[in-house]
Amino acid sequence: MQESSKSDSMIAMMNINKGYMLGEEKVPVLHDICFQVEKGEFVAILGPSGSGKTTLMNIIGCMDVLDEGSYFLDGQPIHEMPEKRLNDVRNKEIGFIFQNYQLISTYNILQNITMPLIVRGMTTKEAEEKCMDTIRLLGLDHRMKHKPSELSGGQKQRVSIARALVGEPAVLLADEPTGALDSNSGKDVLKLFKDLNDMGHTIVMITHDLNVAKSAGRIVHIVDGCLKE
Ligand SMILES: Nc1ncnc2c1ncn2[C@@H]1O[C@H](COP(=O)(O)OP(=O)(O)OP(=O)(O)O)[C@@H](O)[C@H]1O
Repeated sequence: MQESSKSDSMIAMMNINKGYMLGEEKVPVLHDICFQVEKGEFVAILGPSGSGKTTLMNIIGCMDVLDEGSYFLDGQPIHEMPEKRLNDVRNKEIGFIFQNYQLISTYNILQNITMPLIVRGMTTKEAEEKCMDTIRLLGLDHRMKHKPSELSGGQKQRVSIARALVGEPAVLLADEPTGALDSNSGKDVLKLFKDLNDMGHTIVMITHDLNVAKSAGRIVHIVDGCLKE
């Protein structure tokens, strides 16, 4: 990979290796992964159970560190960063969307969506103002005072997408985002990803389901820790 493509790409991973210690021995999980995502792309990482999807997602999302290789996120050398800088990058540059939504059950919808901005130091009023466009975009304006338990699965996932978007991350990173949804709600969420991608958002989605992966602009396959286009 050339130096220029490293900095122009949103994600540029070269020869990533990662393993886990099992007793005294390291068991390799990711093998020489090279993965590139351009700004504004929507890419699905498709693979069966145990293929290394979560391990790769944790590295992309700066939740875990690689053993060998290089990783540039929006031109920043993640592989060289100390833990504290990694926390900053994770909080600012990655918008996480999980299969089980990970909403705070005691907070209402508005509090869940504003939470990342308040953690960054905004006042409640500033955060609420900043979130309003996203809340309207996702059709959640009539639900702001509801608790997560009062919403359907599809609505909960929209809240988690809104929460991911308000921090204006470089990448939306979705882990099996339709895994807990019925097929119609799943289709709605995938259509929403498509719309967000059309607006310019860069999206990486992890899934084991080919039909889900087909919504992305590009599919890469992960098999036994190796990546194939
Ligand atoms: N913390 C860990 N310690 C040891 N081995 C691990 C750890 N996390 C994952 N593994 C192993 O690494 C391999 C890949 O796991 P990973 O969770 O990345 O796969 P996956 O594709 O996300 O699977 P699934 O779809 O079932 O979640 C598996 O063999 C798993 O047992």
